[in-house]
Amino acid sequence: MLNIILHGCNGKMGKTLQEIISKEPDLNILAGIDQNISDPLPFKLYMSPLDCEVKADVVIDFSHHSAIKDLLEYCVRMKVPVVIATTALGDEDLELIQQASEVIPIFRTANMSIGINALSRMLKHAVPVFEEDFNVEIIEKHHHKKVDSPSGTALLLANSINEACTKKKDYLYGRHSKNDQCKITDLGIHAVRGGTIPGEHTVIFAGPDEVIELTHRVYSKSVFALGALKAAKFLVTKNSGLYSMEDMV
Ligand SMILES: NC(=O)c1ccc[n+]([C@@H]2O[C@H](COP(=O)([O-])OP(=O)(O)OC[C@H]3O[C@@H](n4cnc5c(N)ncnc54)[C@H](O)[C@@H]3O)[C@@H](O)[C@H]2O)c1
Ligand SMILES: O=C(O)C1=N[C@H](C(=O)O)CCC1
Repeated sequence: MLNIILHGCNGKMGKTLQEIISKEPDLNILAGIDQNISDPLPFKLYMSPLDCEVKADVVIDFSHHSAIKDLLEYCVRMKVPVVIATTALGDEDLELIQQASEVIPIFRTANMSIGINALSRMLKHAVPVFEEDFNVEIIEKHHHKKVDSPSGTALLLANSINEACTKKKDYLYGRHSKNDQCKITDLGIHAVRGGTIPGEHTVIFAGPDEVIELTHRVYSKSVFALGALKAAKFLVTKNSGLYSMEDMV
């Protein structure tokens, strides 16, 4: 039996995880953490990781970047591995994650799907072919309730491209008020919000008279929830360290 604490249990991803876990006999939600108190839940709810007195086998986090410091403090104090799916983490948050991973196992990715991991690998191979003559742009589309932009995944894909480039790219977040031609070193990142789109990312390589578009589309949030559960099972077998999809897939 894998005992899980859900951080952000009352959010959209937290609820998706609750539904999936309730149907899995070998998974149990020991407690939830959320600053948003909701209807009664079939497990104990804490408003902050700092209040949480129980220890699980693993914590799964889909919450908000502002919560990451307290979450890491709890996980390090309790020596609990943590799967971090929350996006919009700043440099300071990433440094805290790095430090905590010296004590506990941490899995972090901005996208829990297999497809984005595969796309990220494809991009690294594609860059040498396109780098000289093709402009690169990323368009991401998400539901109207998403609070951060651009998506963590768009940045993940941009970083995969940039790592493979000999001449590093400058990220442009939209082109509003930019009255200039597009440079070959520009990498435009554009966010679209609307409806219930669970997640879509398109990478465009646009060259002289030809265009390639690579699109990854998610049709349900359960893709991310199942990926996070897979990561949790993977993580509980590991020693301290920082792990990502590349370690698991
Ligand atoms: N890595 C992935 O594959 C992946 C997939 C989907 C979503 N996400 C990310 O996960 C996060 C959550 O997504 P969501 O759609 O569930 O959002 P949401 O807004 O529906 O849910 C977030 C939940 O976290 C809670 N929360 C916020 N601040 C908190 C705090 N300080 N302490 C405790 N709880 C707090 C909120 O009350 C809310 O219930 C976002 O950053 C999103 O980008 C990542
Ligand atoms: O729904 C969200 O919010 C998502 N966030 C992640 C991101 O920012 O990349 C992954 C896709 C869904």
